[in-house]
Amino acid sequence: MEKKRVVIIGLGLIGGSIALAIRKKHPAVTIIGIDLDQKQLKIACALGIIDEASNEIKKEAENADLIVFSCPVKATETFLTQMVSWSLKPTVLVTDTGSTKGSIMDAAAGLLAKGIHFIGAHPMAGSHKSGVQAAKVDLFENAYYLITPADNQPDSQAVVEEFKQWFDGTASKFLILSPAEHDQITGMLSHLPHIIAASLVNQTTDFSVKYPLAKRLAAGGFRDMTRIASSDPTMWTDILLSNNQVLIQLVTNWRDEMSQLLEMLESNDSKAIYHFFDQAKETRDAMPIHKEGALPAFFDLFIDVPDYPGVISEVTGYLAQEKISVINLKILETREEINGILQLTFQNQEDLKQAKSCIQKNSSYHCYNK
Ligand SMILES: NC(=O)C1=CN([C@@H]2O[C@H](COP(=O)(O)OP(=O)(O)OC[C@H]3O[C@@H](n4cnc5c(N)ncnc54)[C@H](O)[C@@H]3O)[C@@H](O)[C@H]2O)C=CC1
Ligand SMILES: O=C(O)C(=O)Cc1ccc(O)cc1
Repeated sequence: MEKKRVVIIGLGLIGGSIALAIRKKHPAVTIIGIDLDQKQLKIACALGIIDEASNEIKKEAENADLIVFSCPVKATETFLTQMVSWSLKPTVLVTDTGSTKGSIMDAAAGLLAKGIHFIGAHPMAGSHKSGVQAAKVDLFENAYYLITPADNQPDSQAVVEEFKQWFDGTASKFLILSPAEHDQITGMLSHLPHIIAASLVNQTTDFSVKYPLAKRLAAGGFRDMTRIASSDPTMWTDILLSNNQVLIQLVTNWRDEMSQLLEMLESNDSKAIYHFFDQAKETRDAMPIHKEGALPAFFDLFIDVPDYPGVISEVTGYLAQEKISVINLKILETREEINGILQLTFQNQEDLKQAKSCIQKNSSYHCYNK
C-alpha cells in the first residue's frame, strides 16, 4: 500500500512539533515540509522531523492525505482561498494551527463548499520561542487542542474522529467550540495579555535610556509578565488583524479599567485601590491555573559558573558524556561581575533532572531550577 502523505506548511515551533506528534502514532507516513525559510527546512530534515522538503505547495497539496497549515494566520487564509482551484484528493483532510478561528473558517468556506474536509484547529500550547529547532514531541501533552469543525460539513462527526486519529500523538485534550466563542476566549486569555506585555516592554524603551540601571533590575514581576513579549512579531500582527473586532472591545475595556485606576490614584482613594487588588487576587486564586501554567514550559536549569572562557564547554562536556541533550543555551547577565549564570534548556523534566545531578556530580557549581 502506498504511504500516506502529510504536508506541513510553515515548519516552525508548532509545525515541527505537530510533525513529531504525527510521526509518533503514524510512523509509516511520509512527512513533507514547506516553508518560505529554507533554513527551517534544512534543520527539520537534519533533525529527522520531516522526510522531504519542498517548494511546490500546489503539487504537494494535490498528492496529500493530510494538510496542516502552521504558518502565520494571514498566510493560511491566502492559501485556503487559493486552494479552491486546486485538484485536491477528495479524501484529504485539511487543518490549521492558527491562533484565531473566525477568519480562518471564513477563508475555508470555498473548500468546504467543494466538499473538502476542513477542521479549524488551535493547539493551546506553545512558547515565545519560534523556529523548528524549538519543536518537541510533547509540546501539546495535556494541553487543550481547540477545534472548530464547520457546522455545514456533512459527516461532521466522522471528520472530527478522523482529525482525532491523526492528532492522537499530541496527547492533548480535544475540545470543540464555535469559531466566535474561540476568538472571544483566546482574545481575553491570550491575545490581550500579549498586547499588554508588549506595551509594558515598549514603555521601558525610553525609560531605560534615562535610567540605564532599570534593565539590569528587571526581574520578578516584570519578567513574569513580559516573557511573551519576545514572541514573533509577524505571527502576532496576523493574530491582531484577524481578531480585530474582539480585540477592539477588549482593549477598550482595558483602557476603561486603567482610566478608573488613574482616578483612584489621583484621588488617593485607598479603599478603591485595595478593592482593585483584592478582587484580582480572589479571581486569580480561584483560577484552575497549575503551577507550571496552562501552557507547558520549557525546562530551564540555571548554573552559577565562574567567569572563565572554557566554562561552557566544560559544562556541556559533562552532559554530552551522559548523552543528555540541551535544546538551548544562554549566558545571563553576570551577577556583580563575579559569576555568570548559564541557562540550559531541556526538552522535558527528566532531562533536566538528569542534567542537574550530572553537573552536581562533576562540579561544585550551584545549579537550580524554578
Ligand atoms: N507560538 C505559539 O506558541 C503558538 C502558535 N500558534 C499558531 O501556529 C502558527 C505557527 O506558529 P509558530 O510555529 O509559533 O511560528 P514560527 O515562526 O515558529 O513558524 C512559522 C513558520 O511559518 C513560515 N512561513 C511564514 N509564511 C509562510 C508562507 N507564506 N509559506 C510557508 N511558510 C511560511 C515561517 O518561515 C516559519 O518558519 C501561527 O499561526 C500561530 O498563530 C498556535 C499555538 C501556539
Ligand atoms: O508562551 C506562551 O505563554 C503562549 O501564550 C504561547 C501561545 C501563543 C499563541 C497561542 O495561540 C497559544 C499559545
